[in-house]
Amino acid sequence: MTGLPVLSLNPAIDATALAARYAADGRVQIHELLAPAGAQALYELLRSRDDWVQVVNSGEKLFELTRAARAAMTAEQRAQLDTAVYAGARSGFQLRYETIRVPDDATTRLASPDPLATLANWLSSDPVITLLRTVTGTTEIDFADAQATAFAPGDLLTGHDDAVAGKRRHAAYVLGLTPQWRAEWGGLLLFHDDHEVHGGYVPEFNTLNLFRVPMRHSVTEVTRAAAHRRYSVTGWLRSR
Ligand SMILES: O=C(O)CCC(=O)C(=O)O
Ligand SMILES: [Fe+2]
Repeated sequence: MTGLPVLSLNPAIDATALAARYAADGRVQIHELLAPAGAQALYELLRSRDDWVQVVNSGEKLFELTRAARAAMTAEQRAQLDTAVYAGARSGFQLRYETIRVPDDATTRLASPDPLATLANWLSSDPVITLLRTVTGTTEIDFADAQATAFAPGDLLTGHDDAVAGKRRHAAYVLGLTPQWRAEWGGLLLFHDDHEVHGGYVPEFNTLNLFRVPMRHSVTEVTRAAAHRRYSVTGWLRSR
């Protein structure tokens, strides 16, 4: 598995200013989180992985499709899946994207050779965890859970607020790892209710989006104009 260079936090980040913004809005962006070599290596890692699993729900049920399973699908089966996804997105909760999961358990994660586990450990230790506690004003944060995600054309995640009983999530984060993106390609992280869009973020390379749980948001469908997939590492800042 490709290794990562030593990950380091950008020393120029102004935690006080970010904390003021988060306190006011419940969300903030931290630009250039990592020293550039680390961010670039993470992007190359995500591009090179072949263990992506597509997750897609049908109502309350979650299904997982490996790359091999999708390659074996007929055109008709693909069309049926698309129809089901768009029917689900019409009025209910719907998701479809690819993921590579990282274990939550600290011991398992420390022993893992997966560079994504290394990133999750880095986010969960100093100096990063202290920065995230300061920005969110939440001293109870113990660790960051993590998964890599990739949204291809047709992938989406409809409105939800991330609150799950027992998970002890204080804030959500999304570390953007797509080098270049246009708002017109979709894949926008929007904060909204049924009437108004309060704001949103265009995917940006090496930018960490941080927002309070619960807060309603969605990821708009990635269009066919997207030149590549929308890569991120995402998760929640949690108490044990
Ligand atoms: O990828 C994003 O921008 C947000 C992901 C998200 O909302 C989630 O995984 O719950
Ligand atoms: Fe979410």
